[in-house]
Amino acid sequence: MGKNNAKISNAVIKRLPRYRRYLIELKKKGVEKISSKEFSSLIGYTASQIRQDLNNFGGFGQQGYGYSVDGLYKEISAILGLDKEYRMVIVGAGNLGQAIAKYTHFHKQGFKVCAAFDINPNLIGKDLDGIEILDYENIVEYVEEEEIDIGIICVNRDNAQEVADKLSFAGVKGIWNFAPTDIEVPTHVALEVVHLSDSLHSLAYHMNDIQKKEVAQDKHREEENLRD
Ligand SMILES: NC(=O)c1ccc[n+]([C@@H]2O[C@H](COP(=O)([O-])OP(=O)(O)OC[C@H]3O[C@@H](n4cnc5c(N)ncnc54)[C@H](O)[C@@H]3O)[C@@H](O)[C@H]2O)c1
Repeated sequence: MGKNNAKISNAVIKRLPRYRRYLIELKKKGVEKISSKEFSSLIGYTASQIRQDLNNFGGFGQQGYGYSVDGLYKEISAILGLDKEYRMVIVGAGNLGQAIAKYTHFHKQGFKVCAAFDINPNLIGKDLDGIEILDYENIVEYVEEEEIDIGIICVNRDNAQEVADKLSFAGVKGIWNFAPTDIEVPTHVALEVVHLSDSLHSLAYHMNDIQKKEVAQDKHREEENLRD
């Protein structure tokens, strides 16, 4: 595994979960092997892109055989670190924090939410489908004692850096930040940022782009009709 992980581009890392999702579907259908060409028609990347991506990690394919679906699934899972369980806390148990706490799918994927934390006394002590909301005052001790790996930041933007500092100090290895602000973390802590609105803005762009092209096509057709 991972012959050269340090040099793997973020673009490749971002494609791996997609490969893995398709491999899960193939496994469900009982498919045992797949060529890069077949994988390409399924997933939409070119066969050479797939070979290049997977070569980053040492290949896994066999000439004339293709890829073992189960083997590739296990390798990609291991590369992504999905072959173990992660313990997480949510900080900020408002709308978003509660939605994440109640979303059971993460646990099925090995990401267990152990507790949520908040400063609001009206929320502290409440139970979110088996996940307790605890007092933010006690977060450092909890993270240390419960060996928490990941902190999920769901507080308002002004408090996000302070929360990130505390989580890093307490010993988390990764921070998943939902607050709409840039935060800084020490080099030993991994940071992943989620902006749902970026995705929505991208959708708006593509919708308008399609519309503009349709208008241009209509205009072109009208001009041609006038010429005939
Ligand atoms: N990234 C995204 O795509 C996305 C989507 C939705 C919301 N958000 C962001 O997520 C955050 C939460 O949104 P929301 O709608 O759940 O807000 P909310 O006001 O419902 O919840 C925020 C919670 O954080 C708590 N809080 C504030 N400071 C805290 C601290 N220092 N420690 C512990 N708890 C603290 C508050 O008491 C509150 O319960 C906001 O920053 C929002 O902008 C991001």
